[in-house]
Amino acid sequence: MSLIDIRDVSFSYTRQRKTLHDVNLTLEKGRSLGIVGESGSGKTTLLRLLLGLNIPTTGKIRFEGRRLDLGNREFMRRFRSGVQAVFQDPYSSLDPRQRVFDIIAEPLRSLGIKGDRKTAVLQALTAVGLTADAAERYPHEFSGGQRQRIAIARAIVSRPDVILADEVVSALDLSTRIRIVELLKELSRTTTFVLVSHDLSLVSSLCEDVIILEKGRIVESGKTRTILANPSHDYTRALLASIPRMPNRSGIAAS
Ligand SMILES: Nc1ncnc2c1ncn2[C@@H]1O[C@H](COP(=O)(O)OP(=O)(O)OP(=O)(O)O)[C@@H](O)[C@H]1O
Repeated sequence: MSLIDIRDVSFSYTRQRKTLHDVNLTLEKGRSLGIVGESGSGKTTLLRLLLGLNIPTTGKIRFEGRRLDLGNREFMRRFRSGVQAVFQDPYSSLDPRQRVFDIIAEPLRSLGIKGDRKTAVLQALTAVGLTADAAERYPHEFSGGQRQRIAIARAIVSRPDVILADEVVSALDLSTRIRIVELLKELSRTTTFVLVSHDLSLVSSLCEDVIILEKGRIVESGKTRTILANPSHDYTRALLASIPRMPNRSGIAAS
């Protein structure tokens, strides 16, 4: 069974204009999916639908075979424990008044997950490459890359099946960005990612599958390797041509 299934989904913010047109996609466990497209193509909107933050105007979204039903508490609890998110800006996504421990433990609290929270938080910190003493500090004491690690720790602490990641490295400098991509790659061995990005090179290093969005429509979809090797749509060719060259990874300082 697929983790998430989207059938014939359209979405409009206003009556005048459709933002997403007849989107179909399937997320399989263990096959991370990239959502690529230029600014304004509808990537974040699609992610918001996947998170249940917006409701499709038409069409259906299913999680583990069951229709996304915001009114069903038992289903939504399972959905929220199965799907977590990381956003672009590590400065605004962490509550400055909370200690890192409380930030990372928040999903455990809100989902009512019982057990040893301290151990779970420390394991999450270790998994993202931070030391235990980080738990007692506040977000302002950390760099942008470290803050993104904290946001990722919060997303993995409840051991979700899926992490939705929206432009998670685009606010970071290049060396930090490469470190975080390495971390995401490692985590993608055990967690399925939906990675929104305007950057095909990032998606190609992390995602088995990709969809290309143009003006709210999927214009190409399939295995990332196949699509990059043989793009069939002009828009994909243009995106590919615009990929910046990645620098050599050696000699990059830790973030
Ligand atoms: N709350 C909103 N109300 C009305 N229109 C919106 C709203 N949010 C987004 N839009 C419009 O929907 C379209 C898709 O926006 P969306 O943010 O999903 O694109 P995107 O591909 O994520 O862009 P970017 O890469 O710049 O973040 C855009 O035309 C945008 O102006």
